[in-house]
Amino acid sequence: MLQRVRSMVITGNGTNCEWEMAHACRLAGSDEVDIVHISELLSGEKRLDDYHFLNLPGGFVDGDDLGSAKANANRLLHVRVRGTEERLYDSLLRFIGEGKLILGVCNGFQLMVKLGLLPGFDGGYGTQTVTLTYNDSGKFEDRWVYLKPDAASPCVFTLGLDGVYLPVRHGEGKLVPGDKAVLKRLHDQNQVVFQYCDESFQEPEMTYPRNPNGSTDAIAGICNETGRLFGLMPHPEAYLHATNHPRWTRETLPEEGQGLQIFRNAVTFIRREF
Ligand SMILES: NC(=O)CC[C@H](N)C(=O)O
Repeated sequence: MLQRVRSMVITGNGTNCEWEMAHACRLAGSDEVDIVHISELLSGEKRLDDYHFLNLPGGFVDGDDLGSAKANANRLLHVRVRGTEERLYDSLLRFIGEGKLILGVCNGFQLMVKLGLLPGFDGGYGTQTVTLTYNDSGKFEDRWVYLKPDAASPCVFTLGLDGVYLPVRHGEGKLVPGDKAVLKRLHDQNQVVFQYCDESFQEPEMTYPRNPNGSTDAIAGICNETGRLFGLMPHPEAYLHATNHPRWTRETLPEEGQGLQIFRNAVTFIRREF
């Protein structure tokens, strides 16, 4: 039983959800939560090895140049940590190899996909097999969506969750698999964690605006085969308290927002496993 769960939220170059993500980690019971600038990682001042839970927040890193998160993926893949031969990507692989958890939200999800960390079939990280691209609407979508979790998914973050209601805010959220075999495998292995759905959380929803971006098979979030890496377009850190809900003055809601359970599941899992 781990005494001190340590979480890192990476910031810099245009992230904008790091404070909410850090707040979520604290509310979820993480004993230490650090917002770390990517340059502190590249300079070697901070090390991923010292943490258990990595959070990749949303934002507009590098101004979405080359497509969301693409330039940042190249930074992680190719820039060496000062004074070493190691890339941040190498420390990420070690982190994953140790069974630690990574949560990527929106821009963070785009980063995981473009780094080839998700879906990561057969642990083959580094090969990109799906992408997140421009919304079918041709514009930035800022709205709340209904999400249906797959109860059979190995995802450790969504354990015990039923339907959830969370906001999206993105221009490039349409998930497109590289080919049909990739899509089939995602479904067969229950790596499709969340699908956009109707208000009763029953049926996946293919049409706009319930499916805000035209995502293939209404896919909103996926995990890797171990369920320890999870990425999603909606923002769980943006619904931590009833007052985050768009209708909180008109509806009676539980005080806790539905997004918090995702972080609590992560912290609980780490405390038990390490
Ligand atoms: N909120 C976000 O993280 C947005 C991600 C990205 N900048 C997009 O527009 O798709």
